[in-house]
Amino acid sequence: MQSVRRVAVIGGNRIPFARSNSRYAHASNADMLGAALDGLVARFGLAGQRVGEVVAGAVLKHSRDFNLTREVVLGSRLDPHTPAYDIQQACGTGLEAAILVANKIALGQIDVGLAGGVDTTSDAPLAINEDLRRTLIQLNSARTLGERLKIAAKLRPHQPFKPEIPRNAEPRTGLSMGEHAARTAARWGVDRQAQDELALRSHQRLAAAYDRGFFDDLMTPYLGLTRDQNLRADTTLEKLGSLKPVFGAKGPDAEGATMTAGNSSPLTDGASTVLLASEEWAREHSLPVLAWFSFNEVAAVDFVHGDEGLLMAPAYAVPRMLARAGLTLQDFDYYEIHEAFASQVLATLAAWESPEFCKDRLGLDAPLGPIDRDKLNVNGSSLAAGHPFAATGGRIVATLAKLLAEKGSGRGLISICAAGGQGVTAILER
Ligand SMILES: CC(=O)CC(=O)SCCNC(=O)CCNC(=O)[C@H](O)C(C)(C)COP(=O)(O)OP(=O)(O)OC[C@H]1O[C@@H](n2cnc3c(N)ncnc32)[C@H](O)[C@@H]1OP(=O)(O)O
Repeated sequence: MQSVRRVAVIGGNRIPFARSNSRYAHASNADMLGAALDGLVARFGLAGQRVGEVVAGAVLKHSRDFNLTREVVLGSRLDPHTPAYDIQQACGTGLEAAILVANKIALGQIDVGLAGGVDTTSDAPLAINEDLRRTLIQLNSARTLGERLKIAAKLRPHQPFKPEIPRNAEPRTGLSMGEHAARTAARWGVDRQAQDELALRSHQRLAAAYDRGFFDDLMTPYLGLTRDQNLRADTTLEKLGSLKPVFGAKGPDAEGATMTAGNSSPLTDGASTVLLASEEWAREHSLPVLAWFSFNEVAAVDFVHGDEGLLMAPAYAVPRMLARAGLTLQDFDYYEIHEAFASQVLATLAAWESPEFCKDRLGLDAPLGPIDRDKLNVNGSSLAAGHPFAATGGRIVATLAKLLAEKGSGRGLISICAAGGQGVTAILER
């Protein structure tokens, strides 16, 4: 029987997040993850050390990157004997990477590990149309000039050479994340004012956290940025209220469209990492523990054949996790609910307050009930910081762990919705 050990969050490091096609336009995933990792290695004196495992990933990855995380480790100051691999769980990637590392530490398979994530929509991989791609592959493997000419003859001038630009859309529905979220917002009657207020709070709180130096030991400046570029400390409800709806604004959803560039997370470039370890490893290395990684849970919803919203899976994962942990939704000092869209946060909270949803969908006798909104995303979240998909989990784990360390005790809930109808959730404690 393997032992289950406590898993410590020792710290985190990320680079400031940049708006897409802006400051990091020429940086690759490897560059950015490398910068975040290098900062973590330097901060915790890991240079030359063989770490148990490094797990990270990117939602958008070039085929040339193969095992991106291993490449980044080989380019870092970690001992090259450190194993490393990529995972991909859409926007849940960063948190799922931390869960994988935490589980291995808990089981005693490794003593210390790094988790992370990176994404860039500025350097997204392009595909070419299927016929052309296959013809070019055949051409590349042709052995004789005759074979090459025969295959090349298949290349017709009218064959479309236009690249296929990756869309932020669900393959099975063709709808973008925003369009899906707009349907969920309409289903839950989430109004524009509430979304804009949530967005405003996100900016105000992130700005306040920067001003009090909260991120000083969680961040390494990169390419001239010292703060998240999307942060608008001076935004107002009036400015937010003046923005035109961008999702659900056409077709049958046109009426009552509420989602704007201000209350949707922006397309973003960035990377984050966290350091997890066993209690013994932390003690041996004289490193203080910020918080303990305790429960985690994933869920998936059938948004294709069923009528559930694409990004509603956390609404199912969290109650399952609470049941295992013997906790109620109110037993938390902090709630970190990823702000993919303001409407998505509000729809999830509405579902937990709904007697019908909790009875019919979750099989509960009573609703989970409301949370204290003052405890929600207290240092801002993705609306203000931005959302480089796979990097969001690491940002949230490090932020929550430090919040708990500052408080000295308590419990925090992490909830991240992901494309593909999935949700990744976890609890940190101190
Ligand atoms: C993927 C998963 O697994 C799960 C998930 O997380 S789902 C979420 C995934 N992420 C997304 O889907 C990204 C969604 N976001 C987008 O596609 C784009 O950001 C968007 C279409 C919403 C907006 O794009 P855009 O039009 O290029 O934005 P941008 O130019 O920055 O802003 C438009 C205007 O709003 C203004 N604005 C934006 N935010 C503002 C704010 N907080 N305050 C005031 N003004 C603001 C800008 O200044 C700009 O004004 P001007 O036109 O006068 O310059």
